[in-house]
Amino acid sequence: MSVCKHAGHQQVRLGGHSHLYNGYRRISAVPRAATSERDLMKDSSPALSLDNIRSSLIRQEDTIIFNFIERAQFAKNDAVYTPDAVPVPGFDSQGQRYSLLQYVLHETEQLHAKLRRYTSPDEHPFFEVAAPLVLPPITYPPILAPGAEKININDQVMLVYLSEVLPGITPPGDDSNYGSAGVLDVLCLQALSKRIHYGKFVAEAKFRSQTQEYTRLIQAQDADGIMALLTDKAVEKKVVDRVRLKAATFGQDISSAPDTPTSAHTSTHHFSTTTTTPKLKISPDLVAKVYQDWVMPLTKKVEVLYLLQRLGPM
Ligand SMILES: O=C(O)C(=O)C[C@]1(C(=O)O)C=C[C@@H](O)C=C1
Repeated sequence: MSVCKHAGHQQVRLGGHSHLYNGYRRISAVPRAATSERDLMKDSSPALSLDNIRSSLIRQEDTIIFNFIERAQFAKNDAVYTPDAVPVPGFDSQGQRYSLLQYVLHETEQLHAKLRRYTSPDEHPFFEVAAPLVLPPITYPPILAPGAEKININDQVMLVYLSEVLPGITPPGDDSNYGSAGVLDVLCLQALSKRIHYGKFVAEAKFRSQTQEYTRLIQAQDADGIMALLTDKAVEKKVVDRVRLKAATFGQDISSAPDTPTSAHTSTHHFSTTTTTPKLKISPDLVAKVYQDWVMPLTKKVEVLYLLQRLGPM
C-alpha cells in the first residue's frame, strides 16, 4: 500500500494495477478492454449507445444521492479522516499511520477484489488490490481500447469527496458514529468513482459516432480541442437541474409533512416555500454544485484522457 500526504489528509496514491485485468474477465453491463482495433470497431453492443450510457449515468445519480443522504445522518466526525486519531492495530506500513476511512476503504476493496469487482472495466480501486479471485473469471466481449484500464483518477475523487462533499452534506461535530460514517463514506466514494470513470464509455461512444473529427484531434494530441468537441452544455444543464430536483425529492423528511395535505401540497415540488415545507436531508444546491463543479468536469477529464490514448501510442 502506498499513500501520499494531500491537503492535510493522507491520500491514497494509485499504483499500477493493470495486472488486475490480465486474464480475469467478468460479466458486467460493461465489457472489458478490447485486444485490437478490429475487435473494437466490430462490436456494436447496445452497451455503447450514448443513450444507454446516459441512462446508466442517470441511474447512478440515484445511487449517489441516496448514499449522500445516508451519510448525512451522521456528524462529520473529523477523527475518521485524521491519521491515527482512531488507531487500528496492525494497519500501518513502514511506520506510516492511516485514517479510519483509509482502513475501511482498504479492507473493503480487498474483499471486493476477491469477488472480482475490479476485473470489471467500470470499477476502479482507490488502493492497489492484490487479493486472488475467489470467483472464477468470466469471458465477456471487448469494448474499450487497450490502455483504458490504466486511467484511474480516484486520488482526485477522494480529494473532492473530503473537501467538497463531506463538509457540505454532514452536520459539523462528532457523534462518535465512526464505523457508520466510514462505511457510508466508502459507498459514496465508490458511487462517485464509478460515475466519473464512466467517462471512458461515454468517450468510446462519442469516438465511434464522430470518428474522423476525434481522430484528427487525437493525432494532434489536442486535449483542448477534444474537450470542446465532447462538451455538450445543454446536456450538462439538464444533469444539474435533474440532480437538484432528485436531491430535493429523495431528501424530503416525509414524517414532517402535514397530517392532511391539501391539494396544493400533493406535488413533489412543494419543498421551497409553504409552511408545510418538509425538512430536507441534504441541500439540493450543494448536490447541483458538486455535479457542476466536480462530477462532470472529472468525467470529462476521464473522457479526454481516454481519447488521447484511444489510437495507441503516438
Ligand atoms: O452525456 C455526455 O455527452 C457526456 O459527455 C457526459 C457529461 C456528464 O458528465 O454528465 C459530460 C460532458 C458533457 O458536456 C455532458 C455530460
